[in-house]
Amino acid sequence: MGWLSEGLGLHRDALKEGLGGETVEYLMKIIFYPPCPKLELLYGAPHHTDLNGITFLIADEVDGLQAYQDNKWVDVKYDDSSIVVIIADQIKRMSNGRYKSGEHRVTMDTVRTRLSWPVFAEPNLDHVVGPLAELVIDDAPKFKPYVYREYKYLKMNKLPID
Ligand SMILES: O=C(O)CCC(=O)C(=O)O
Ligand SMILES: [Fe+2]
Repeated sequence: MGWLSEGLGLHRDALKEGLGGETVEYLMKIIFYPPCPKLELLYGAPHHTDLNGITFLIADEVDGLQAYQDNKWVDVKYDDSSIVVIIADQIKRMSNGRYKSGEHRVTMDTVRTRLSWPVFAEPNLDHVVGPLAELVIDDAPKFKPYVYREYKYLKMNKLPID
């Protein structure tokens, strides 16, 4: 997040502070995708952006994660020395849209089980996240600030956000 903050011309801690500093919570999920013989029937995870701040993901060697890039879905290839980093909604909002949140989905495998271990860095539920003050001096804010609890509720229930 330090590099991402510097990429916005801000000090290294700007995005972490915007996300709530030491109150940021790290939620690890362990996701089990059983084999699916009929791939056309379902996705392991339909296309989405993550609602938190930033996601760090480790998965096993069964591919499945795809990122939407240049108007097409691209496989995120397994690499045993890499962690996948996904910019999520709250970084998009804090950056006033200068960073996008990465659209992704998960396809199933017809014969193999897949496991993944994403860690979601997310604001505390009572923390308010919105465009960082330094980024809306010259530019109009593109997003309204939300208490994270409310943002999460709206997104999880597919209700209008902006
Ligand atoms: O299992 C994966 O590779 C990604 C899971 C995911 O996108 C999510 O839980 O938000
Ligand atoms: Fe995701």
